[in-house]
Amino acid sequence: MLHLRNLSCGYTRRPVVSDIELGVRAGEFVCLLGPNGSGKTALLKTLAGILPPLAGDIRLDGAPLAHRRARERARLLAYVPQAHAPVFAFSARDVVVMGRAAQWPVWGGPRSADWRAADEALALVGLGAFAERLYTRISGGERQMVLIARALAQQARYLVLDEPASSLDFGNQVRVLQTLRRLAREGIGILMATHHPEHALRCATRVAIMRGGRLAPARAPAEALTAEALEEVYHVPFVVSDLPSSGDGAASSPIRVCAPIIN
Ligand SMILES: Nc1ncnc2c1ncn2[C@@H]1O[C@H](COP(=O)(O)OP(=O)(O)OP(=O)(O)O)[C@@H](O)[C@H]1O
Repeated sequence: MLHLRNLSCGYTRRPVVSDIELGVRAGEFVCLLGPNGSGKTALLKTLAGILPPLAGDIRLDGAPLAHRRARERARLLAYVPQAHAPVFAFSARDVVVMGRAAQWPVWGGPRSADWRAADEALALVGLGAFAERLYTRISGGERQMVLIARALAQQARYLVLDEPASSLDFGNQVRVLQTLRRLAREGIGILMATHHPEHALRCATRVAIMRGGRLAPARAPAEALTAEALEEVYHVPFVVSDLPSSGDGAASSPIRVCAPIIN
């Protein structure tokens, strides 16, 4: 379990979000929603070890994350950043294999098992043909897919993703969400920030909403994502409705959809 207790996060010594209480269990898919600037990235960067916690603690399977060595942390938790400015002209495959750095020998580079994992991860996000393309010469959406592949190659037990679908076309959004859902079913714990309530309705086991410097307790998607709640968060009118399921059989449940009302 990834357990955040009384956690405060921020970029300076002043917290942008305080007193966070959240648990993400193995196999859970928790979506984090909130308006621009509410502190979602600050929280995820704190989990990734990029920002220090300003108060409280982060525990993984009962032990404080801060007490674990970098290599051990990398085996436990992988992070997909929101945006990544490329610096060096590595190939996509090189970038993905770097996700395996915690598995390399201390004094060595990637071994054949690491390259195999990198190739599998690239194939999983449909980027097999991009392996040798330079990371500096692919589109923003393709780079985002490479970063997702890098995190998948890491084969960590928890995945923390910052708006992974923000630059992706509709098909890739769905493919990435399907992959994440499958990973959650296989026992990976997922915490994903998103600006798409629709994605949270489709994928999340629980939804937590951040705003005003606080994180509301995570709840079931249908409870957290009502029209009233969405209107309160985004200050625009929403409609939330149930469509009959397209699946067969009496057991198939309706599909809940939500959309902003644009006049
Ligand atoms: N590098 C920084 N230094 C200082 N303050 C920052 C920095 N980056 C962001 N902030 C501020 O911290 C607050 C939280 O920003 P953060 O990026 O964590 O929010 P967010 O919920 O992820 O936003 P978005 O949905 O726009 O990505 C905002 O007020 C923002 O202006």
